[in-house]
Amino acid sequence: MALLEMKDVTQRFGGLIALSCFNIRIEENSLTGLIGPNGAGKTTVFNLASGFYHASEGDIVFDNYAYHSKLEPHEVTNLGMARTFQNIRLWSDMTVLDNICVSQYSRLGYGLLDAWFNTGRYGREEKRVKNKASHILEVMELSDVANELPKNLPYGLQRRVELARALSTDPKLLLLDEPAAGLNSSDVDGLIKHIGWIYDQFKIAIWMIEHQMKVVMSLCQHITVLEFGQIIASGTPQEIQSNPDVIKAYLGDENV
Ligand SMILES: Nc1ncnc2c1ncn2[C@@H]1O[C@H](COP(=O)(O)OP(=O)(O)OP(=O)(O)O)[C@@H](O)[C@H]1O
Repeated sequence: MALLEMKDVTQRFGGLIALSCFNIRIEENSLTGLIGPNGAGKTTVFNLASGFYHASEGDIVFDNYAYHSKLEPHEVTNLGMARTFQNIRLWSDMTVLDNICVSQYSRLGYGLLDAWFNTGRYGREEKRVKNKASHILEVMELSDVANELPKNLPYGLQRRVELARALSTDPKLLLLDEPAAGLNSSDVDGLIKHIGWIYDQFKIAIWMIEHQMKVVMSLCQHITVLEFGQIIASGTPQEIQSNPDVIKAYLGDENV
């Protein structure tokens, strides 16, 4: 049973068909890529999977739960899916540590009364949140900037904080929408390393949209290629790199 399955999913915006009969299975603890030219429908796929859009047609099943177009983004997060966006969306006036802690509050095991009366349960849960945040910051090599405000950090570090924050919701599946966008080449190398660490340490599934082929080809086990809302190829990095349709539509000769 796949962790996420999208079956014959179509998305229309008025007369525009942004996605047509899209099918995919994302397995547990896998690293998958979604690539294609601008406007191909990639972010639409993520918006559908994460509840930001409700599909015009088709089925989406995540962790045995069928959406039937009813779920909102916070409900999908509670099911165990987290995502990052093309544009960084951090709480820039809260410290890095607080960004990570606050994201865990959807999964807290205490209520308002526990907090008011400072119960044992409240203390234990708060400790768990702090310990988990420290572990994530350590894995992401962010411990040194835990008390900084994200807005004061270089862009590459802000991207990394965003990844750390997404991880803090305990996802089974992490969707990364162009994680390398705007990064310089040394930050890209760091990103590849950190995504690899996340995959190894947290044993989760990662599905990424990315234009930088170095990131996709070095990390992903399986890649799907979209063009004009339709899948034109699907396979291993080697198969995708040598697929004539993909080369023509997207990669060009220099990436081969
Ligand atoms: N909310 C919306 N309303 C109307 N059209 C939309 C909406 N969201 C996406 N589209 C259209 O759907 C098509 C696919 O867009 P999408 O953002 O999914 O492409 P993409 O492959 O992610 O592109 P990029 O690589 O540039 O981010 C585009 O033509 C886009 O203009």
